[in-house]
Amino acid sequence: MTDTPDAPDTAAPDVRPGEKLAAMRAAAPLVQNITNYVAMNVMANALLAAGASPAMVHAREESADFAAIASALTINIGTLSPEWVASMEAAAASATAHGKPWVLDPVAVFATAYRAEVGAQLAGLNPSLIRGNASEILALSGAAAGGKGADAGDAVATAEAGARALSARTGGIVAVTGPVDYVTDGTRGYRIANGHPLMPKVTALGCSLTGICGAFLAAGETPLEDIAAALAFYGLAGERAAQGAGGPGSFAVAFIDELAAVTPEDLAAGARITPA
Ligand SMILES: Nc1ncnc2c1ncn2[C@@H]1O[C@H](COP(=O)(O)OP(=O)(O)O)[C@@H](O)[C@H]1O
Ligand SMILES: Cc1ncsc1CCOP(=O)(O)O
Ligand SMILES: [Mg+2]
Repeated sequence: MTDTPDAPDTAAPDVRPGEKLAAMRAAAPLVQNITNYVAMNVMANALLAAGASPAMVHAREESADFAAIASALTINIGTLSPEWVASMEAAAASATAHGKPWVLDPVAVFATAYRAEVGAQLAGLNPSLIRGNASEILALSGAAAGGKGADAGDAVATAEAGARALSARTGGIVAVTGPVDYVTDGTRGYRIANGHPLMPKVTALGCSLTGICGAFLAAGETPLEDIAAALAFYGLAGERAAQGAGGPGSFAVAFIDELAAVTPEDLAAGARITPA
């Protein structure tokens, strides 16, 4: 036994989620987000509450320069336009050139030809992580998807093989979120059983999770385990926020509070991560 936040008798002892949360908070990483209009405020508050430092920076004139000074970059295609796509590509190239992790959130990539084209283009720029719901990961992997706009219509289990294939193709980690999350590096993987059904009832909580994943990658050294820890942390905050919430509105407020309140010790005790 040790007196560190992570007891060695968890189902996935290599992840050590409590230590990873502590490392993220100690680093308080600057995370640049090129995100959608819906998510901007929620995502920034989620990152601040969790202990990171968010900056929403999307102008073509500065996105690459900012990526060079940020500790991580996230790119979200939720409210696309051609000017933003140019900015996204420049920022992704800059992050890669400067050795900074970057995360792609392919919101509703299955919905239109434009989204499919931009999603594939960005996925081809070697994202460190792609984080999406099951329908988004299915579509990006080349399979048929049954989502409805930003909402998933497929089970996480149906997207696991596609996630592994996508990971092999991009060289990065792929995370599929839903009732039980799945994350893979193409070979190894974890399932994370934390979370609450109220989470998909509040807009932009998936987008905000993408930002949290960027923060954990910035502070971490083992990307697959960093993301397993980030997913468990986020889901545990959701479970705790749901206790006493009257519905999606009060849940949303309590969720931000819980992102700040969950301690490394809480996460070590409450993470439900198993190798997959
Ligand atoms: N039915 C559910 N039960 C528990 N947690 C869920 C459920 N659906 C989504 N989540 C959680 O909500 C968060 C956002 O995931 P998701 O809803 O899949 O993203 P998106 O909003 O991009 O579709 C994740 O932490 C995920 O684990
Ligand atoms: C509703 C909506 N429409 C375009 S982007 C967006 C937000 C999607 O957020 P999330 O994927 O986190 O549910
Ligand atoms: Mg989403």
